[in-house]
Amino acid sequence: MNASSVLFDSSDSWLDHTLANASESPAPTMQRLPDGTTITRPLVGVLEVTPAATHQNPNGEALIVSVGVHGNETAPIEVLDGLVNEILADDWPVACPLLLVMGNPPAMVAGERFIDVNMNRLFSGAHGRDEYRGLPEATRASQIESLCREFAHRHAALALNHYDLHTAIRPSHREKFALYPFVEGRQVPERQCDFLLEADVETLLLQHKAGTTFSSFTSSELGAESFTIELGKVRPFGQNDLARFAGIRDSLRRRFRGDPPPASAADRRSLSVFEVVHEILNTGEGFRFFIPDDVANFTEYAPGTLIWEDGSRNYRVGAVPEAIVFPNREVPIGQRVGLMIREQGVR
Ligand SMILES: O=C(O)CCC(=O)N[C@@H](CCC(=O)O)C(=O)O
Ligand SMILES: [Zn+2]
Repeated sequence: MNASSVLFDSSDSWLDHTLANASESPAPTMQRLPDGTTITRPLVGVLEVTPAATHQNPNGEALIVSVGVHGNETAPIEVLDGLVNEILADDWPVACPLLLVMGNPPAMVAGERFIDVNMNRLFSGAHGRDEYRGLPEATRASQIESLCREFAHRHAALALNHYDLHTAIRPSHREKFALYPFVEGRQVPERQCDFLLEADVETLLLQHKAGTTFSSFTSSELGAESFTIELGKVRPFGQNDLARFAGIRDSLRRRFRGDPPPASAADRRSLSVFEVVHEILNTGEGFRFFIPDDVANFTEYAPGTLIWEDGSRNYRVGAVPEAIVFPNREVPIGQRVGLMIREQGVR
């Protein structure tokens, strides 16, 4: 690695460089900022920021922030790129180690959710399954896992947190919501609830089993406090109203700087908590899904409503109303068609 090189041409941003080199493997490179912070680019679309040893890390944490695991979910990519511009311009010092990931650069260029296979089903080793062998998304998921493991190992003394930022395909009755991956026996820490509220995320959905998403990998295998965060609706690059994403931008900047939480972050607001009661899977031949294609996330269904059936099984809403999130019948056999959820209460 060449310590005197710069990460990208001065006219380029991290996003420009990632899009221009999406399917290339430019050599790893590193840049040192005037305050001693180093930024390395081990892979295209991945930056590791290491504050100078003399810097304080008052929150005692290391942060992974990922965007673009789905290539058409552009607003979080633009938000994180903006924060990286601020770091490179030396606008403020970084206090904690950061691993910043643009997940799927070729899909970002294509403006598609994915090219061959949904990358957010390939973590926790799923990238190694025979069916995915040789696919670029599987290779990329494996590389990202390795970088996360190394990052976690290097900063084992710090609290590891991961925020995987997305936008949703459909409208939502709750615009912003977070998913908390399932890990046996754990509870969401209060300070994470406060952070979500600080980021204008007022709804939390508790997963009921571990999966092969990026955030499930960092939770289950690296012991991170991780969340997938849905921040609004999918739009192409340049068509996002970034004012709607100010909450996540400002709260992440605050964490990167190592500032304390704002005193007012969580007061007067509460987090609505939902739990997953049923995961709808495409069971294959004969599978019929009765939720319309264009239904908004968090649309509620009355007890007894038939949600799906195949030749031998079906699912009806239980004794209290349930809502749907992520309805999508266009998924391969065995994959998630949607989640049925139920409100638990507020925190
Ligand atoms: O809007 C949709 O249908 C999908 C939005 C999206 O990409 N959601 C994530 C959620 C990941 C999780 O369950 O933690 C995904 O489906 O990968
Ligand atoms: Zn997504």
